[in-house]
Amino acid sequence: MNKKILLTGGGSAGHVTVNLALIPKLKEQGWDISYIGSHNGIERELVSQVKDVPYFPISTGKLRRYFDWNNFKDPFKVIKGTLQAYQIMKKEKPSIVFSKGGFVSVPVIIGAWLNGIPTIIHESDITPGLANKIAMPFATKICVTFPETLRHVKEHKGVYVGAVVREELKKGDANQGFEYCQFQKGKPVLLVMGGSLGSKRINDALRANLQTLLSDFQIAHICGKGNVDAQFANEKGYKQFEYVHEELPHLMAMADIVLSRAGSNSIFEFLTLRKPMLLIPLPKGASRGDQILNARSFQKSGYAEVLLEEELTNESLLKAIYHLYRGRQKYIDNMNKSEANDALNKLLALINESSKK
Ligand SMILES: CC(=O)N[C@H]1[C@@H](OP(=O)(O)OP(=O)(O)OC[C@H]2O[C@@H](n3ccc(=O)[nH]c3=O)[C@H](O)[C@@H]2O)O[C@H](CO)[C@@H](O)[C@@H]1O
Repeated sequence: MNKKILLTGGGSAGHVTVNLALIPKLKEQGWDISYIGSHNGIERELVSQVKDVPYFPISTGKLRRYFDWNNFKDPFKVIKGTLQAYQIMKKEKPSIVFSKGGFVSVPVIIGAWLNGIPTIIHESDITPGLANKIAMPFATKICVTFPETLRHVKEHKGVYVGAVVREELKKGDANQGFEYCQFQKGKPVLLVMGGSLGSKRINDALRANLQTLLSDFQIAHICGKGNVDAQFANEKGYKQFEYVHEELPHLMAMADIVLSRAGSNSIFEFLTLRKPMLLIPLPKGASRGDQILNARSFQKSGYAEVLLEEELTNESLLKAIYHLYRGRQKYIDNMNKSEANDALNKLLALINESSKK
């Protein structure tokens, strides 16, 4: 009989793509895989495209750091979700649960703990997210992307594995990117990615500079669900996408430089592909400030330039993009010196070691 693993994680793609990287490798090793996510989160859409991974939706509540009337209702949804997750796992009997975080993962980790099933959590950011913080006492092992995160984790649980990058992203073909976007070869390409959900601030500042930028660059712009602006639909050299699935490796391969939020998965993907980055991290009020730490760490290593949102104006954006492009080789040289990391195989080894025999 095959070994069984249950995956969880969701809310934004950053809490799903590591699972997507693991799935083909787990299949190769003969694991049966199932997934617990929310009813309407992006994880459902992304996992539905993967063959042979049954998806079990559960009730979830959002864990907010601010006042909202839903804060009174959501704990009940989390309790309901925990009972559902508990029942699913009692029936499915996985030998291990792997969680990529996000609020849907909390009931799953607690449900696994109640069933006596070992669990591994993966934290992408320098400081742990709220969901992972709540789940950590119930987890068997906690894997981290940045070595400095081990400080926030109980010593016997913490394991440094590094960033897990999907294999298919390394197989992009620039020619297919040019074709997909109908761009011409020979003119530099700027890829803009405002995180998996898009960023209105980045979209607006970019579009305000569009005419100037288009004289020097072609721009592939991932702007987030509902954020494509029809006004620019016929602009030559400018292509907008709400979200990109299997074409993303080709768009990344085609890009000379990147303008992006500083979500951990995205920036490690750009590092792997040696793409000079201008990072505009999600500011503190809108998050716990984790992206600022991610971005500063990449800036310190010489892989990226950082423009804080407080400093973002139409002029500062333009200046920073040209500065990045002119100095692009310097960032590539620094990225070439970065240590290769086999996070995916380390994670697989840990899953095999920690699972119930
Ligand atoms: C608003 C929010 O909560 N942001 C968090 C979220 O970001 P977010 O969900 O944006 O996460 P990341 O930038 O880490 O990862 C996004 C993932 O989506 C993929 N992708 C993106 C766009 C697209 O069109 N196609 C596609 O496949 C990227 O390749 C990447 O693998 O999780 C990150 C990892 O915990 C955190 O660092 C961020 O602070």
